[in-house]
Amino acid sequence: MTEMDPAVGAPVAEPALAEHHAASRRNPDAQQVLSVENLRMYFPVKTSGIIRRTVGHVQAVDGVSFQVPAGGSLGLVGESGCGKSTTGRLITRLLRPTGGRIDFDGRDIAQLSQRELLPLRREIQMIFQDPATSLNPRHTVGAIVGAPLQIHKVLPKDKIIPRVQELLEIVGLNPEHYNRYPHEFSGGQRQRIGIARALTLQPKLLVADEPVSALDVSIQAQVINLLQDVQNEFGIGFLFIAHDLAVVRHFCPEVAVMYLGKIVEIADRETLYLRPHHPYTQALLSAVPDVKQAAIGGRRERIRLEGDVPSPILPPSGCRFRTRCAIAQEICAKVEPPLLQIAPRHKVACHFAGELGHAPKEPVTMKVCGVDAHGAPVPGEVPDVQLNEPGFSDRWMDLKTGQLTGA
Ligand SMILES: Nc1ncnc2c1ncn2[C@@H]1O[C@H](COP(=O)(O)OP(=O)(O)OP(=O)(O)O)[C@@H](O)[C@H]1O
Repeated sequence: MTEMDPAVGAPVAEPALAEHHAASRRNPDAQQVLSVENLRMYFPVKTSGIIRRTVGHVQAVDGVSFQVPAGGSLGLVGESGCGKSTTGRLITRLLRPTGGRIDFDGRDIAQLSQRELLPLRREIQMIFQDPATSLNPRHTVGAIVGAPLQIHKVLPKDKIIPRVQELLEIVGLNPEHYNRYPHEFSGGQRQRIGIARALTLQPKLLVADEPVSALDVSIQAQVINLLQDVQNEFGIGFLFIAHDLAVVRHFCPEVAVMYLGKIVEIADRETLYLRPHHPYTQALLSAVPDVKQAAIGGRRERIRLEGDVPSPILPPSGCRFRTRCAIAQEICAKVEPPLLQIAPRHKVACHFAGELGHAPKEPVTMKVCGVDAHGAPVPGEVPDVQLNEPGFSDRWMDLKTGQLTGA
């Protein structure tokens, strides 16, 4: 019989993950450890030669807003090149953003200098995709995991190795192996070393950038289970970046979908996986294997996206997804759809937001954008509703009635 995942409300697609660990749930009382508002990163494009003139910008991240609860997790998914890693690097401040706010633990860290960031480096850590390249091959595991303790002078020298051994044990490695080198471990074990290193300074927030993409499917489940244990044990907030919706499903009670530098849909897991309202999310989901569909003899029909992701140097006008969208109309080229809240924990940026096969005939955004069905401006009152802001409001737009409603 197909196993049901109660938190997802649908059969699980990753049985190995559900074996010992229930899907993570949202704690409605949690404060936000991270609140990101209108985050932007434009990389300059320069001419070659001696005088390197800026001739354009790669709009890698363009007005992204979301929140991560303390001790909870948000998934960030999208195709390659949509700006997920850049978002992660901005939050960990490996990059300085072009604009926007990054409120970490109640303080905006977006423009802090390297010096000002030093104490914060302890609290925000990153796990990278490829453990083979993110660990220095010439350093022992003890040196790698213990380095942050030394740099931040957290412990006296003689206490470092015992602490490293403790960390190795937490991540399921033999504590006696602290003298070994990364190449002596398997891929999954190396990712465990990366996790131990990220845990060394007891961070409040971990940005996990495709932490299991380079691993075997069976090992992926083990590493995700370990991350879940670590989260429960230490109350760490996670921004979990992945290109695959199946990977974040178990770990993240809420998921944001990115396309070409923008969030196009963000929702709680049940809504996003069962009733996605953005054509891009619907297309991504159609590629996720679904146990129930397979069991009843069919699979969700695969939606093929036409063409390639456009260049982030010259993104399409209006809605960035419109060049690949099957339901795009005139308004989509003229007016950028705002990220509009349509349910207690559901936002979508689409003029024709609706369940698959039930897109509305008229744009749902006319009132909030102050335009007619063709995207031409209409003078009148624009409703006072949150657009593109982090988190969720207790007022949203009911798509059935077109009216503002609330909890
Ligand atoms: N340092 C940089 N200079 C210029 N452009 C960059 C730089 N870093 C990233 N980009 C561009 O920004 C866009 C977003 O890249 P990013 O790596 O954030 O995407 P991604 O969704 O994480 O993709 P992937 O999964 O392949 O890493 C891409 O078009 C990329 O080429």
